[in-house]
Amino acid sequence: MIISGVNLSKSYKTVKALQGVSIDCSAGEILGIVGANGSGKSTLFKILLGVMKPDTGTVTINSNSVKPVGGIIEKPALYEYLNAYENLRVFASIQGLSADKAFLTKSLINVGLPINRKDPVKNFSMGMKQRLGIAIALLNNPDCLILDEPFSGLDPMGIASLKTLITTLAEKERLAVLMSSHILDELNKICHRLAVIKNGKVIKTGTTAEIIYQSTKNYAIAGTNLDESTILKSYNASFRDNLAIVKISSENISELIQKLGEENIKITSFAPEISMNELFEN
Ligand SMILES: Nc1ncnc2c1ncn2[C@@H]1O[C@H](COP(=O)(O)OP(=O)(O)OP(=O)(O)O)[C@@H](O)[C@H]1O
Repeated sequence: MIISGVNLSKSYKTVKALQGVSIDCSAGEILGIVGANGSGKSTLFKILLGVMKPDTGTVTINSNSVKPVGGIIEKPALYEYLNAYENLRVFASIQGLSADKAFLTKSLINVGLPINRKDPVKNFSMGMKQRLGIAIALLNNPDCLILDEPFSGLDPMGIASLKTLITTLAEKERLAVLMSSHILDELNKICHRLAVIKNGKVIKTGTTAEIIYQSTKNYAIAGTNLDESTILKSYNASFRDNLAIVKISSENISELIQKLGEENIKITSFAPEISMNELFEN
């Protein structure tokens, strides 16, 4: 285990932002924290990063690094009028790191930033700013990386390429990664485990597959001639945007796919439709 928080609570005057939250993350693992706005994600991350003290509870970090945890809370704090290289150099100096040009250039390359951009970061896209924020967070080789809503403001391509970077950091660098979003879909492909947080409490934890299973009632099927299927009619399927929507328990999925095959229906995808009500239901 790289990082664990046990029984963390925090109030801002009358607002109970966190109430007895326990969480942990291992090397190479990506833990997703999913919660609505105001559920306590940023407060939890500030405490894990050590920039805020909890009212109760403890954080334990197993790391010999001079900076055990690096991260971005809310959005990357950058010097907008400096370029990427200069930002990295300033933050390295703030963090007491004597970093030469080769090191800083490599840090930019590692997060997929172009090294020939000399213009201020105020011109950068949100995705590029996130990458630079990650490069800064990774200075001094932390063992844990915390990313608060890293996909907010990114387009689908930006989300996909940032996901690849985060996965690589967990797999290759063996970082313990904690990341948050209020959109489960942004977390479900890359997180090994999920914790669902509501009103400052973790209401569900499990593997991503378990949480998705618990939060799914309907499946969306794409394929050929779906509206001609007798078996889909017997499941009371509804149709939307060329998809058939069926309510089915997961154990019956393979049987349905087999029967659709017998009807010569070619299925191109069979995907869970996650219900927000189910997800945030205690
Ligand atoms: N400095 C503060 N003073 C007073 N209340 C605060 C402060 N920071 C956060 N809160 C409140 O604490 C609760 C949790 O906020 P927090 O920012 O941790 O949630 P969040 O899940 O990160 O939300 P978001 O997704 O909107 O960023 C909210 O009710 C919020 O209004």
